[in-house]
Amino acid sequence: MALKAVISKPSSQHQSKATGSQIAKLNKFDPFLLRTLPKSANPNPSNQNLESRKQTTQQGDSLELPQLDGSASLESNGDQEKNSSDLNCATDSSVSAKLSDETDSVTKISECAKISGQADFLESAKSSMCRASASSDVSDGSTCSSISSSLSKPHKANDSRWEAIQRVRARDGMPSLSHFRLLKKLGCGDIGSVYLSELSGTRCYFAMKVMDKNSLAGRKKLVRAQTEREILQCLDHPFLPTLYTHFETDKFLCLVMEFCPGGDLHTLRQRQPGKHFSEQAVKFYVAEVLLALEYLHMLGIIYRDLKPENVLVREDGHIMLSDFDLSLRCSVSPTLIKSTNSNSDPHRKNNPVYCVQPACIEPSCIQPSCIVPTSCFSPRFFSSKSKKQRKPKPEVGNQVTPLPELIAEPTDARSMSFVGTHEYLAPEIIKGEGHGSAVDWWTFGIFLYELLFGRTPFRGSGNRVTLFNVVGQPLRFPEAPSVSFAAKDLIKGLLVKEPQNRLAYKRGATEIKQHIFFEGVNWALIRCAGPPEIPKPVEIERLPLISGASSSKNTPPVNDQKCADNYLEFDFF
Ligand SMILES: Nc1ncnc2c1ncn2[C@@H]1O[C@H](COP(=O)(O)OP(=O)(O)OP(=O)(O)O)[C@@H](O)[C@H]1O
Repeated sequence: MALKAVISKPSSQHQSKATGSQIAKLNKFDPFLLRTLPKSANPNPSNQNLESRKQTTQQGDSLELPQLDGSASLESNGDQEKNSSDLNCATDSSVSAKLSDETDSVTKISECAKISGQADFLESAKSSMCRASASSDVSDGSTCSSISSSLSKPHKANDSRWEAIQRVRARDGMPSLSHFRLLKKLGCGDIGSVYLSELSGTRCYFAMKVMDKNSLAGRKKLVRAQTEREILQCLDHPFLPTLYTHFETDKFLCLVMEFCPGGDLHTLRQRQPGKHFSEQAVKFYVAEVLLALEYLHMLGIIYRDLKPENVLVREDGHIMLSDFDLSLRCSVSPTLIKSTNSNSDPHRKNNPVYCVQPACIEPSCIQPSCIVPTSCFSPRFFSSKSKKQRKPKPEVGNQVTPLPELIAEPTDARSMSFVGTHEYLAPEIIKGEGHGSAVDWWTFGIFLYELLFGRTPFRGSGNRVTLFNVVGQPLRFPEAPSVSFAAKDLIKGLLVKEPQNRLAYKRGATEIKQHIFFEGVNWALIRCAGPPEIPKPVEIERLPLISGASSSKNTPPVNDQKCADNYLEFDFF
């Protein structure tokens, strides 16, 4: 079957991306890979600069605004989207006919099929100096999940931004571009540009991802944009983005999300001494990412693009996993399993005061006093028990009935897509063998390694070498910085080349959470643990606003050299 892959061709400044020619060359050199790697028809390899990386917030960039087209109509139904500064916009009836939040996911899929557009690229955006994700836009062989797309987000009940959006919704119907002031370009990626935006007159700030429909259609990326929106719509988790609203004009698809002023973990890592985080900080960040991945897997979503660039830092220093356009949806049956032998797993720690035990859910931990550095990030005990009572007897470990475990791993998912970022690609993706949820645990291992050591383990002098290394080179650890045995042991468990033998292959995040590296982590209350670093507040009023930010006459986004890329297409098989 000829599968069409769309692979970006980086400019000379750009960081690694998978090109068809690189993979074709790999095929020629390795008889084993020849059987499995995708074939490329493209003869045009690119120079890669492995040192350069994504710059997230490009302060001082010249900023361009999407056109606020007063006569814009929604192509899906032809309804007029009014342009007015007094916040008049679509009527309630048209809203419900458009992308109503009350519709189910099936309806949304069909709505997205209506999106049309075939013109030139206005923006082929991938950040410059970016370690970019590559993807093949092929249909995955896995079953599509029945994600519930309810937009009632119980965790947002007291969120002023959520309330502000709901007020607009109640007053004007579906929020539109005219309700927002785009203040600053925060970054751009493969399918869109992200702007810091204010819901006009509210001082409520958001990150608005603006995607050009014609550009998406021309590059066959409408499905990716649709996937991202559908996934965002069903998320309600402290470490995942809140989609406050979404809308479209005749030209643009817009997603309105929480703004993360702390930048991304890649940028933050560069600022650390030695360009790597302390082990304690790493434990915090990867623990939060693990919970986010666990939640995604529970919903039948395989993330597939974990890398520090996609882990953003919120206002409060906690993380937000972003960017779902490469994610795969599949079926999953979360199951509660009562284990009979909690000590059968060699990676599992054997500690009677481990934090998944009820004793760790200390009531005082939900008090405000909890919000101090690491207060919820160390072993916790019943405060009512004396030290003597807490002291474990030698045989206690074997007598305690293990708690039931929730297994939410979409183990049956299979995809043939070539997606990800070179240094983070799992061997089974490179070999084209078909992959499932275990790719997220591989990338989790690479992510952990990079945060601890300041570099990824298989990076070569170019992308081709990197791919070879991922498949064939054994895992090695540098001598410096010094990293604990527990961290290395976890990485070893995750970076097993055969997915079937990889940690978490069967039981997902549950297995990883029980690893000794996470000893002392109070999983239920990480969200109230003190983060390693809290970003400085952004003085929005002082930001150099982009021209036209306060008016309704904005200019459309055009090719931004810092984000622009060329895209190559090749056949996989
Ligand atoms: N919520 C946010 N808050 C702050 N900045 C953000 C936010 N979301 C995205 N950004 C910035 O915008 C950039 C592009 O966003 P994003 O990665 O979602 O775009 P994309 O087109 O999906 O990219 P990719 O090529 O990785 O798929 C990010 O690298 C980040 O710098």
